[in-house]
Amino acid sequence: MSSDTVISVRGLRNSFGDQVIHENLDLDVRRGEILGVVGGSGTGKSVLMRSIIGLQIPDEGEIDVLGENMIGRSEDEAKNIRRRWGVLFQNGALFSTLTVAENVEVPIREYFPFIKPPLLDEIAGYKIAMSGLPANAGPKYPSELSGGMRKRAGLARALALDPELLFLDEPTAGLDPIGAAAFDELIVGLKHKLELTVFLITHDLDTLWAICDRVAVLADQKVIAVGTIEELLSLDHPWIQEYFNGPRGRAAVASRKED
Ligand SMILES: Nc1ncnc2c1ncn2[C@@H]1O[C@H](COP(=O)(O)OP(=O)(O)OP(=O)(O)O)[C@@H](O)[C@H]1O
Repeated sequence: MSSDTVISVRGLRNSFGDQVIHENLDLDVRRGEILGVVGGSGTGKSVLMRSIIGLQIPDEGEIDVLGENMIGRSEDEAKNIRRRWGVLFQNGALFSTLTVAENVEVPIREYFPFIKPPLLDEIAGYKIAMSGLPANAGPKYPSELSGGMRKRAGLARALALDPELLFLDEPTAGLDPIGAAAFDELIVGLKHKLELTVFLITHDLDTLWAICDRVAVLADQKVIAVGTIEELLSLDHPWIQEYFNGPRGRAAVASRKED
């Protein structure tokens, strides 16, 4: 694995009963890039992310993240590797009985139990601000936030341990176009400031064009192509052509030209 590769997946196989999701799937994610992951519904984008972060044990394959082999590690070893990344799950996955600040503090308390208030609150406040939330969001409960604010709260928690790598599962799903564009900008800004590598599952064509350095396409149980959108457009695959050159794909291009 080259030092520029932060995630390397080789020969991945995942199945649930008779249903094979991935077969012989390979993927590399390069340091410092935002890699978009696209594919039809049910092609296994989330299962791929869950395999990489160790929440899904594959039938076969090798997965290296940040130079560490992820398969067959003890719980203690896995925990040490896990602290080097942050994850924003599709629904935000916030604890509903905790405030935003308390949610952000959960991973900090887990890994650094000696950090006590007021330093703990100060760190949480800093992460909340970084995620573009107003300071008064800290004491609020998730149910008191808009969808966009909940995503930002989830992002603040994902950033809690100063990750090197960020996993985002459909972060702009359910946001209006202005909210989605603002979230995209936030991700790019954080990527530059924090020198992050980002693994981003999305259906959002605007997001793909606006912020992704490369895009990986999942189909037929594997990654069928990886490249810039321009590179993908030159491929003669029906799903890729329909996705990027269909009406929605063309609308995304047209709206970029208006900007
Ligand atoms: N824990 C599980 N048990 C059984 N089947 C599962 C499980 N998790 C996922 N699947 C199945 O695996 C397939 C891939 O699911 P996954 O959520 O990864 O798709 P996806 O590409 O992320 O889809 P979407 O774009 O709709 O979110 C689906 O058919 C799903 O039903």
